[in-house]
Amino acid sequence: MKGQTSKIESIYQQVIDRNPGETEFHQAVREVLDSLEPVIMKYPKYADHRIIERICEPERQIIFRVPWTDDKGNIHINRGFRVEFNSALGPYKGGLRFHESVYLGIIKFLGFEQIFKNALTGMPIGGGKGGSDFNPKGRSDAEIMRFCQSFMTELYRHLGEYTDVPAGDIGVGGREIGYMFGQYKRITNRYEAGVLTGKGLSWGGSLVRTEATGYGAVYFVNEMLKTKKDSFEGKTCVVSGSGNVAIYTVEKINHLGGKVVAMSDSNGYIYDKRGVDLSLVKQLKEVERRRIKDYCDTYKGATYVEGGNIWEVPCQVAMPSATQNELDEKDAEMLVKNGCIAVGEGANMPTTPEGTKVFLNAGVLFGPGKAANAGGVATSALEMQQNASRDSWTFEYTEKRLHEIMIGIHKACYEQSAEFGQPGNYILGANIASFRKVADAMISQGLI
Ligand SMILES: NC(=O)C1=CN([C@@H]2O[C@H](COP(=O)(O)OP(=O)(O)OC[C@H]3O[C@@H](n4cnc5c(N)ncnc54)[C@H](OP(=O)(O)O)[C@@H]3O)[C@@H](O)[C@H]2O)C=CC1
Ligand SMILES: N=C(CCC(=O)O)C(=O)O
Repeated sequence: MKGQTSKIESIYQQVIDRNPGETEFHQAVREVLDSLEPVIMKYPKYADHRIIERICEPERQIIFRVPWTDDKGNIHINRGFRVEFNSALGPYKGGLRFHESVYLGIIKFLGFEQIFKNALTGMPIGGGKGGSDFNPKGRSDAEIMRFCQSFMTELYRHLGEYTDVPAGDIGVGGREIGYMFGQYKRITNRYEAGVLTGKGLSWGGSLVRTEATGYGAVYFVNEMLKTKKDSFEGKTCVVSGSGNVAIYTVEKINHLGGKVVAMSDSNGYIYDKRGVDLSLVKQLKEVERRRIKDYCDTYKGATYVEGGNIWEVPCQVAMPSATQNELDEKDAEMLVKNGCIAVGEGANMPTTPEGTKVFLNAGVLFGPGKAANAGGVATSALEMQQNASRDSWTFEYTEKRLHEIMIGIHKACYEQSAEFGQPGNYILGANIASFRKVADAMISQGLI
C-alpha cells in the first residue's frame, strides 16, 4: 500500500508542478486521487497503463482572444477557453462559464470534474468545459449577442455533434446558447442541432433541460435519504444561489414536501421562514434579471442580509448551488451543529475539502457535485439523443428518464463505496465508479 501512496503522491506533485497556480484544478484532482489508492491496489493494470497520469492531462487546451464592442462603440477584449479534457466515452461534453473570475485553472477544474460526472450518467459523453472572463452582468441583450457571436466565431472550428458539445453554466443560459447557435449555423451553413445543448424548445431544445440539474440534485439527495428511511417531507432546507440550478432545486424540494427558507446571490441572502415564494424568485431572476434582495420589496416579513453567509441559517438539508468553495469548514460545523443531516452539491465543487471532512465525520449524508448535479449534463445527452433522431419527447417521459439516471448514479456510487469498505461514502463511490469506467475505455483505445 505504501508504494501506491507514494506513487499517487508523486503524480499529484507532477500535476501541481505542470499546472502552477491553478489551485481549483489541483483541488479537483486531489479529491479524485485520494479515492484511487485501493483501486490501483486491486487493479494494477491502471498503474501499468499510467492511467492516472494520463487522465490528469487534458487532451487539448484552447485559449483565444474575444474582441467585441459595447453599445457606446467602445472596444473590449476578453479571453476565451475550451478545455477538451477526455473523449474516452464520447464527444467532449460540458458547459461554458461566463464570469469575471474565469481563468484556465477554473476551466480545468470544471473539465476534470466533468469527465467523471459524465461517466456516471452512463451516457456516451466525454468531459470538457469552456468559457470566458467576460462578465455579462448589466450588459444589454445586444452586447451579450455581440460577445457570443465573437466568442463562437473563434470556437466553432473546434465544435461538432461528434466532437465537442458545449452547454450552459454560470452566466450562460438559453439566451447565450441561442446567440452562439445562430452564429455557429451562419458560419458552417449547417443546422447541426446536436452541437449545443440547452437550446430553445421550438428549435431543438429538450423539455426538462432547464429544470434538470436542480431536479436531479434533489432526486440524488432523496435517494440518500431513502437509505435512512427518510425523505424531504417536512424538511427545512437552504439552497444557495438563485440561478438556474438553485431555482429548480427549490422547485423539486417543494414538489417532495420540503420547505426552502433561504436563497442567495453574490450580494447576500434572503430568509423567509414561511418558505421562499419561488414564482417571485423566477420573475426577479429569470425575467427581470434583478438582485435577490428585491424579494423583500414584496414580502415585508422576509429579511435580506447584505453580504451575509447563508450557511448560518439552520436547516436539515443544505443544497449549495452557487459556486466553488462557497461552503467551508466553519460553515459545515455550523450546519452540523444546527441539525443538518444531508448535503447535495448542485454547484461544482462548492464544499472545501475541510468542509467535506466535517460532514463525513459527522455522518451527514453528502452527495458530491459530480454525482448529485449530473442531471443537467445527463439531460443534455438526452437532448442530443432527441436531436440525433429528429424527435422531441414529452416532459413526463424525459423527467422519468432523468429520474432513472439519478437513481442509477446513486446505486453505482453506493455499490462502489460498499465494495471498497466505506458504504455511504459517496465521494469515494462516485470517484471509483467513474474512474474505472473511463480508465477501462482508455486502456481499450490504446496509448493516445
Ligand atoms: N447550468 C448547469 O447545467 C449546471 C451548473 N452547475 C453548476 O451549478 C452552479 C450554478 O450554476 P448555474 O445555476 O447554471 O448559474 P447561474 O449563472 O444561473 O447562477 C449562478 C448563481 O450563483 C451565484 N454566484 C455565482 N458566482 C458566485 C460567487 N462567486 N459568489 C456567490 N454567488 C455566486 C449567482 O449570483 P449572481 O447573480 O449575483 O452572480 C447566481 O445566483 C455552478 O457551480 C455551475 O458550475 C452544475 C451542473 C449543471
Ligand atoms: N454546466 C454543466 C452542464 C454541462 C452540459 O449540459 O453539457 C455541468 O455539468 O457542470
